[in-house]
Amino acid sequence: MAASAASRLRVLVDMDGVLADFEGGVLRAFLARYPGEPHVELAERRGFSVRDQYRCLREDLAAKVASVYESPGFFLGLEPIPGAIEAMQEMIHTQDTQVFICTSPLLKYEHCILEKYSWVEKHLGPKFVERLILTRDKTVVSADLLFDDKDTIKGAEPEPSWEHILFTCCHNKHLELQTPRRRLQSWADDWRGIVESKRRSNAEKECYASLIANGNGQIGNWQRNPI
Ligand SMILES: O=c1ccn([C@@H]2O[C@H](COP(=O)(O)O)[C@@H](O)[C@H]2O)c(=O)[nH]1
Ligand SMILES: [Mg+2]
Repeated sequence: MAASAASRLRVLVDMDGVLADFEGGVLRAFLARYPGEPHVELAERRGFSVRDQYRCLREDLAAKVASVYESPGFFLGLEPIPGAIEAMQEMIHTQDTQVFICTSPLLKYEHCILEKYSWVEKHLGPKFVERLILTRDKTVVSADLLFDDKDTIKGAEPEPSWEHILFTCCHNKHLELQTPRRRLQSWADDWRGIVESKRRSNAEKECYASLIANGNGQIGNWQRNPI
C-alpha cells in the first residue's frame, strides 16, 4: 500500500555534537597544541560557543581555541558520537523516512567543508554524501524533525517547519527545557519513539485537516465522542 503523505517523515540530523564529537575533539587538540594553558574540562562546558567560554577564561584563549578547530585535519579527525553511525544506518532504512545531515560550516570554511564531506563518506558511506546539507541557516530547510545540540536555533524563518529535538551534549546538559520541547539524551535513548510519535502526530493532523477540507459534518460528533 502506498504511504499516505502524512506517514512520510523528513528528519534532519546535525553533525557537530550529534554525529561527530566536536567537543571532545576540541579539548584533545587544544591540550596537545597548548599544553600548560588553562582549558575547560567537558564537565565544565556551558553554552554553545566554546570560543566564548575560552574567552571568559582569558581573552587570548578565544583565538587559540578557534585555531584548533580551524586547522586542517580537525573535522576529518573527529570521532563519531557513540551509537550515531548505527542509528543513521537504521534510520535511512526505516520505511517512509527521509534522513538528511544538516550542518553549519565555519565562516572560515577552507578545511571545514571538504572535511565534513570526507567525514560523512568515511563513516557513513557515499549514500549519505548525497544527503548532506551545509547551511548557516537551518530554519529555511523544510523537515519534520531536527536533532541538534544547539539550544537555540534562529534564522530567517521565524517558524521553522521542524520540531527541534535537543541532543544532549556537555554544553547543554544543564538546561531545563520548557514544555513541549523534547530532548534526546544520546543515541542509546529512544530516538525511534520520537520519530514514530512525530509520524503519528502528523498523521492525526493530516486526518483532521482532510475532515475539515471535506466539510465532514461528523466532525462535531467525533470531537464530542472520540472513539
Ligand atoms: O565555539 C564555537 C563552536 C562551534 N562553532 C562552529 O559552529 C558550527 C556548529 O555547527 P552545527 O551545525 O550547529 O553543529 C561548526 O562549524 C563549529 O565549528 C563555532 O564556530 N564556534
Ligand atoms: Mg551541532
